[in-house]
Amino acid sequence: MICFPNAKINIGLNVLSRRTDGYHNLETIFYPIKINDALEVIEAAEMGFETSGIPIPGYANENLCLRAYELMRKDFDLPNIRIHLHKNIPIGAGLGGGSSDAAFFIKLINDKFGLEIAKEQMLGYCKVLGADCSFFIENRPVFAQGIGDEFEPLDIDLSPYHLVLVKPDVHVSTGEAYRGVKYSEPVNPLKTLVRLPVEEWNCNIKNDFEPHIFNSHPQIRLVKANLLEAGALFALMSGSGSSVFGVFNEKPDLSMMDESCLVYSDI
Ligand SMILES: C[C@@](CO)(OP(=O)(O)O)[C@H](O)COP(=O)(O)OP(=O)(O)OC[C@H]1O[C@@H](n2ccc(N)nc2=O)[C@H](O)[C@@H]1O
Ligand SMILES: Nc1ncnc2c1ncn2[C@@H]1O[C@H](COP(=O)(O)OP(=O)(O)O)[C@@H](O)[C@H]1O
Repeated sequence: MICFPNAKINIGLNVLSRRTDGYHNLETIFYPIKINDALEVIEAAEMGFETSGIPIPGYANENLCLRAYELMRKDFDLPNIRIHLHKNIPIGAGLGGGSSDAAFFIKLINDKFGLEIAKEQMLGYCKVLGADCSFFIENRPVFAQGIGDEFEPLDIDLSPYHLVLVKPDVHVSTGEAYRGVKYSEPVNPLKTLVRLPVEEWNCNIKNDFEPHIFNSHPQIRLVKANLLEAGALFALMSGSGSSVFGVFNEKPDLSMMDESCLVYSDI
């Protein structure tokens, strides 16, 4: 059985406070986009995990899919499987690719073996695997709070626009992003600001990771400037970076982008 885990972008991200468990409370909007991995599972005599596409840093046995299977095997009598993950979602890009693979893997195992797991139990597995993993279970636009795992559905549709994503040749780890962040309560809640016309988002919707990540990685600041110069109504770094998305009225000319950047159109 095969599925196609997709990436997300964050339309705004306010880091509100640091918690005693080391995590941060935030408010953000998660929005699914059309950049996908491919994830296939077959029954096998022995456990196996192989990948293709973009190389994944770290040990294969720490991959979130395998960690998800270990969790599920504590609750269900599951056979050995062979997993193939074709990685296409850029890594360390603020696109939540690893979390998406894990959430889609849980849904895939549920379907493949007819486990009929309740949504709450799936969300329970996700919480162990990563703060933004839960989002990918329902995988629809949401306003998120807490550590990024408490959701309210949000009626927002960017499909009338051209959505472009640019990934410079920079890897930002989520830990690095949170370590340098300056947090504060925003004057206006994101939930209110997102109701403004897209043309007014630039002056109002921010990502609290941008200032210090732009200082350490000026190439990312340049990508955002290039998107705005190309006519973006709104441009913002996604999550912890390094990718930046732009919302355009028309398909833009992005020939000024440095050739080391990956450009994804109509996502
Ligand atoms: C920043 C965001 C924004 O959507 O995503 P990315 O842009 O990386 O995809 C998320 O908050 C990332 O979520 P996720 O990538 O699942 O984070 P985790 O693996 O749970 O945590 C990695 C590390 O980030 C920090 N962390 C994460 C979430 C949070 N609300 N507060 C934190 O301080 C912690 O130091 C933690 O050890
Ligand atoms: N299936 C997976 N895909 C990508 N990264 C994974 C996966 N499983 C574990 N990881 C680890 O998670 C880290 C963060 O990857 P990813 O979720 O793609 O980035 P981001 O936090 O920027 O959204 C990687 O550096 C890698 O070590």
